[in-house]
Amino acid sequence: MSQEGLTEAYGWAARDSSGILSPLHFTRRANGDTDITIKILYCGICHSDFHMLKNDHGISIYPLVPGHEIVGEVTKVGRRVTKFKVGDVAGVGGIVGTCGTCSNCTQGLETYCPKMILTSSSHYHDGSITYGGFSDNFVVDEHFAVTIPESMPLHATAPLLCAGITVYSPMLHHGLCRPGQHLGVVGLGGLGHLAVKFAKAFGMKVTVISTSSRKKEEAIERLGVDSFLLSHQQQQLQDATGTMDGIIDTVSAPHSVYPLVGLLKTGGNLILVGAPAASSPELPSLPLIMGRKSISGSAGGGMRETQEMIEFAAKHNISADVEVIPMDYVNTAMGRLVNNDVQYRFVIDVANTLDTPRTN
Ligand SMILES: NC(=O)c1ccc[n+]([C@@H]2O[C@H](COP(=O)([O-])OP(=O)(O)OC[C@H]3O[C@@H](n4cnc5c(N)ncnc54)[C@H](O)[C@@H]3O)[C@@H](O)[C@H]2O)c1
Ligand SMILES: [Zn+2]
Ligand SMILES: [Zn+2]
Repeated sequence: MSQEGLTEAYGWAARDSSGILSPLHFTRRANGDTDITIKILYCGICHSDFHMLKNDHGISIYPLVPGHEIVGEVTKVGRRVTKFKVGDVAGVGGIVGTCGTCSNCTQGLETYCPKMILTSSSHYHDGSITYGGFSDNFVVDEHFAVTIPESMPLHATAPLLCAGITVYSPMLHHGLCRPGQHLGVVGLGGLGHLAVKFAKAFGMKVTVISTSSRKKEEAIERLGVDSFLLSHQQQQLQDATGTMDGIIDTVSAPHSVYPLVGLLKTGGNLILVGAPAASSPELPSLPLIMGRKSISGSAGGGMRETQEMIEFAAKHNISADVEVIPMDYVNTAMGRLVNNDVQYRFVIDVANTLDTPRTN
């Protein structure tokens, strides 16, 4: 701790939209009465981290310490903290603050609060900048941390904090969680493979729609996907017309949604969770009208629902398929992430690979 009570921290940051990460000493706010401090053990790499590093959405603040799939050990608790004690394992996802009083907040829909504060690259209530989990520690209001059952594998649980809740929440909201229903999952990356796992745990039939034929065997044999459509094969799409109750689109690059709408049953919903830098150019009015279909979006999930998702995952042995990497591999990992060369999530072994902070 520094003299002002701020928390000294050390991590990896980008200085500009080149997105290149390198070590940085910085300070976090002091641990307040309702805050916990976490020693970070693992942090997943979400494609949103890449979008933020590159300022794809025009909201990035540099230096930028990414990382919002954080699992760690609680090292300090404020005097009004009730949910955690020192030594517990805590998880933090995409948001660390809200107004607490609007209709979204009071319904547990924190990610839709107009004053929502992101875990990284946002202005906190006190005006300080938020820095993410590519770092040794984290200070967070306990409301924005969830408890992690001890039985869960911590490295593979980290991605549930963003990727997991981002697909789980819209599935629950749209009632796409019942045995026998048919879910389409577009893009088999970090979010996509977890959508498959949750859908299979709900007893659904799952079809993956992908551009990459090399993912087919693994998807069917290991993830238990029921069928696999190549998005550029017109006949395959044609044959699947009108068969899906819902589709979760996790694609990180601009793409056409027109062919996807045709796959939905009457009343079906195409849920966009992928957040490309540029939006899809078309709105397919007639296909939507003729099938009473919807296209919707969804952002992460509220804190109550995130805790529920963790409990559900623990009960059904759901965790991410991960490649654990050292901190100094992050720049290479970012390059591989954009080239779709990861099955299916990079997770940084922060505690064991972030070198000891220098004193100067
Ligand atoms: N809505 C939210 O709250 C939320 C939360 C987390 C991530 N995201 C966004 O979701 C997207 C996916 O995140 P992720 O971490 O799963 O990424 P990822 O890189 O692990 O997966 C992206 C998938 O999209 C596929 N893809 C990429 N370009 C494509 C193209 N041109 N056509 C078809 N498929 C293509 C890739 O093969 C991969 O399967 C990103 O845009 C990310 O920012 C949104
Ligand atoms: Zn994310
Ligand atoms: Zn609010």
